[in-house]
Amino acid sequence: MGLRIAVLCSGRGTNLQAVLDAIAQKTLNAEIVGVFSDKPAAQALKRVPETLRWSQPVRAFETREAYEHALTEAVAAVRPDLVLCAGYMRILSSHFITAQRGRIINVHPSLLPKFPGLDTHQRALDAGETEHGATVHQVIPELDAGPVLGHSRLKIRPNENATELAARVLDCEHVLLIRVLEQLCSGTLKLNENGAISDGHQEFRPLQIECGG
Ligand SMILES: Nc1nc2c(c(=O)[nH]1)N[C@@H](CN(C=O)c1ccc(C(=O)N[C@@H](CCC(=O)O)C(=O)O)cc1)CN2
Ligand SMILES: NCC(=O)N[C@@H]1O[C@H](COP(=O)([O-])[O-])[C@@H](O)[C@H]1O
Repeated sequence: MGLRIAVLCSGRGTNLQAVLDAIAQKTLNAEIVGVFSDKPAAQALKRVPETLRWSQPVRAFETREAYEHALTEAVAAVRPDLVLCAGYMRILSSHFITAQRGRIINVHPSLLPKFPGLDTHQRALDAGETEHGATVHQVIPELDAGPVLGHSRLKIRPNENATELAARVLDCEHVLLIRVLEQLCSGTLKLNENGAISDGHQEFRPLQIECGG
């Protein structure tokens, strides 16, 4: 049945949908084994059958640590080969990352290491960037600082605002994510527990995609 992918989401789930579509089109030899969210109302959850959904609001737990432990147990129970953060808006604890060490990747809406964190598009515009895009990277405890697996780049258009830019970057994310997942499903890209990554070459080179003018 291919690569077992657990997906963590907090919102719309368009990256999740891109993966579901690629699986349906047999572009990816993979299966979604669970969708996990900190937001029970997340639209992303509605994209998969109820049997694959797990969602608990953090406020349902006495502490954030208790939430993180519940999430860790729920994800471990589906035995994923890969954990994909696709619009998951929580900083994962070291407990969770240790439990899934080396198997967690994230889609980030900027060209890391530029603009880690939130509000990336406005920050790129405010900084006068002419180029922007998306990154898929391995997740480590330090926020948005893990090894880069791929970049997808676009040129910022004159007078473009953050909303318009975000929409174009989102399309870039979808393309980049599927390309990286293709590499992982085919085995040309392997994730290593030590954070090291190889793609069969002497020195790993992150995927670089141009995704729009
Ligand atoms: N330990 C890590 N956790 C996560 C990483 C990571 O690299 N290391 N990537 C993120 C995704 N992410 C950006 O791509 C991101 C998610 C959340 C935040 C953040 O500041 N969240 C706030 C609360 C947000 C809210 O109000 O719900 C927080 O957790 O306090 C920044 C960047 C996934 N997690
Ligand atoms: N720092 C995390 C972060 O900002 N993630 C971003 O949230 C959006 C989720 O969209 P989606 O729910 O439609 O996939 C995407 O743009 C993703 O890069």
